[in-house]
Parts: sequence; structure tokens; C-alpha cells
Amino acid sequence: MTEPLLEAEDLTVQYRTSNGLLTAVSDASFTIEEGQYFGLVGESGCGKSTIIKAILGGLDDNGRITSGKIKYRGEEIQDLSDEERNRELRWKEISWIPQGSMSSLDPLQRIDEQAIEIARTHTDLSKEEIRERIERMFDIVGLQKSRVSDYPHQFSGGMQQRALIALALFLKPAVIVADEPTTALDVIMQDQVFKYLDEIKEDHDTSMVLVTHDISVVFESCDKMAIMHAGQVAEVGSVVELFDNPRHPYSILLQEAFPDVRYPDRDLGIIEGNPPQNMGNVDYCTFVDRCPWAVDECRKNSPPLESTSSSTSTEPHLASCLRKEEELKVDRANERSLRGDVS
Ligand SMILES: Nc1ncnc2c1ncn2[C@@H]1O[C@H](COP(=O)(O)OP(=O)(O)OP(=O)(O)O)[C@@H](O)[C@H]1O
Repeated sequence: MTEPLLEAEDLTVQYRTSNGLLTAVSDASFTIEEGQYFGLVGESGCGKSTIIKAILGGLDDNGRITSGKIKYRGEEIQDLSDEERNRELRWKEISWIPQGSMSSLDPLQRIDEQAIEIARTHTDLSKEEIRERIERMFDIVGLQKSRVSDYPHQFSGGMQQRALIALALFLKPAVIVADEPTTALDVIMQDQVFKYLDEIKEDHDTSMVLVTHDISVVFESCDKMAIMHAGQVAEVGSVVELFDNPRHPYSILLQEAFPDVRYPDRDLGIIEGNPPQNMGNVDYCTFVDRCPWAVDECRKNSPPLESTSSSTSTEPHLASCLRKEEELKVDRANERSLRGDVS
């Protein structure tokens, strides 16, 4: 079997805080294959950006991978130095579209100069080819080609974000890591960027890790997804499978909370309570206090992320719940409180 393109294996990340160690990500595992678009979803604070930063080697100074591995094409990358990472991975292999462009563009260099510097370090493209590619990307993200020689400060905030997307994509990287990439853009521009992402996926077998709050974007654009809750991966599998047959209580309640065109008259559920701040090591299910189906056992151990019976040979469907094989049904009569019944 070939190695996955990108893999997180039992990844735990902790931050030092004035209250002690905070576990932002706990034993997270997932794999991304070549040509796969992978969505990472979950409430604010569940650890999505921390995972992205861990993949890119950009954790804040007080953050550390305390256990687990991140592999790229089978090679461990979590301990690479910045220099090794820049030389071997950045831009050409793994390219990053961050949430905000301000800290990512060099304010002292024109965009085309930045493109030339990146491409010269990572490819043997000629100056003309580089210019052609960055101009084509400018066109795609809705910027005038004639502006490739502008400095970042000559663009508006949204235009800077588009210039950054152009830089992140013009070398056709193997994996694009995108943290809410189009949030700052208007709807038409978002659509255009996603259309282009679909196009390069077809043409180059590009993969993507897409972090977003917007689950509908994941349904539209991704093949596979992980749903996170308070540092733990609740469930991971194909988007269709997770939507049609969620196995983790959090995913089941999330599905109830989102509008579904198939059931336009359905009342939407709400997920009561707030996710916990995980201080110290996590040896319990982080959803336990919000879960209508929790049992004592859920407080005693952190449930392993394991295969469910709906896994297929081509796409495992994993969930981290002791009750993942039971038919958990939301009690509709009591839907607002989301007390559940097991049938
Ligand atoms: N530098 C830091 N120091 C201490 N705690 C941090 C730090 N960065 C993140 N955290 C904490 O780690 C947890 C995960 O944060 P993270 O930013 O990864 O979440 P997220 O899912 O990306 O949230 P959002 O969707 O709001 O961006 C949160 O509890 C957050 O407060």
C-alpha cells in the first residue's frame, strides 16, 4: 500500500499557560491521500489552527508537540528545523494560505519579486515562466495582471489576501493548507477561488487541508473530513459518509443543527453547553458534558479513534465514541434540550 501524502498520528499539542499546560490537540489522527481535499471542522477553539500550525512548523513559542507524529510522504516532519522545512517543503510541496495576509507578505518587496524569489529557491522556472504563472494566478483571483509589480501596501486588505492566494498556488504545490482562506473575500470571489482549487485538483492531483467554520463549504469542496471537538478528533471519514451516517454524538447533533435541503421544514437543533478548556492531560471524552448519550465510562478514558462498521476498504470511517455502533437517535419531542434516546 502506498503511504498517505500527509498524516497525523496520535498528535498531541500543549501550550504553556499561566494556569498550567493546556492540551489544545489530543491524540489526533487522520490521513490525506494524493488528490484528496480534506476539511477540518469544529467549533472555535477546538484545535484546528493548532493542527495546521503543527503541520507547518509554526506553533507559537509556548506551544509544543508533546507526542505523536506528522508525516509527509511517509517521512516524519514534526522535528524539521525552519530552514529544512523552508528548503524541502514550503511553497512547492506544502503551501499555506493563512487567514490574514498581513504577516505573510513581505511589505518591502513587490509581489512579482516575491514570486521570483520563491520560485528561484524551489524550481528552475525561467523568469518569464514565473511571471506568466503569477500573472495567470492574478487573473484567476481577480487582480489586474498589470499590478503584479505593486507592493503589498498598494492593495486593499481583500486584494492582499488574493495576492497571497496567488503566491500560495502559482507553483502548483502538492498540498495546500488553507485556514479560512476566503473569509475576507466576497462571495463571488470565494466562488472563483474554489473553482480554481477544483481545477488544479483535477489537473495536478493537488491535495488540500481546508480549515473552516462553514460546514457547507466542506460539503461542496471536500472529499474527506475530520470533525473535532475540544482537541479530540470526534470522527473522520468521507464527507458523504459522515453526513449520511454520523457515528459520533457530536457529529449527530451537528447534523441536526445544520439546515438540510432534503428536510426544509425541520426544526434545527442546538448543541447545549460549551466545550471544556483541557488543562493537563486528557483522559476522558471531551464531549462528555454535552453528550445526551454519555455513560460513566466516558469520563474514565479517552475513547480511541477506531474504525466503525461502515468503513470501506478504500475509505476508513473512524469515530472516537464508545457507543459508535449503536443507533443513537435525537429525541425530537425534546429537541431543544437534545436529550437523546437509544433505540
Ligand atoms: N499561544 C497559545 N497559548 C495558549 N493557548 C492557546 C494558544 N493558541 C491557542 N490556544 C488555545 O488552544 C485551543 C485551540 O486553539 P486553536 O486556535 O487551535 O482553535 P481553532 O479551532 O483554530 O479556533 P478558531 O476556529 O477560533 O480559530 C484553544 O483553547 C486556545 O485558547
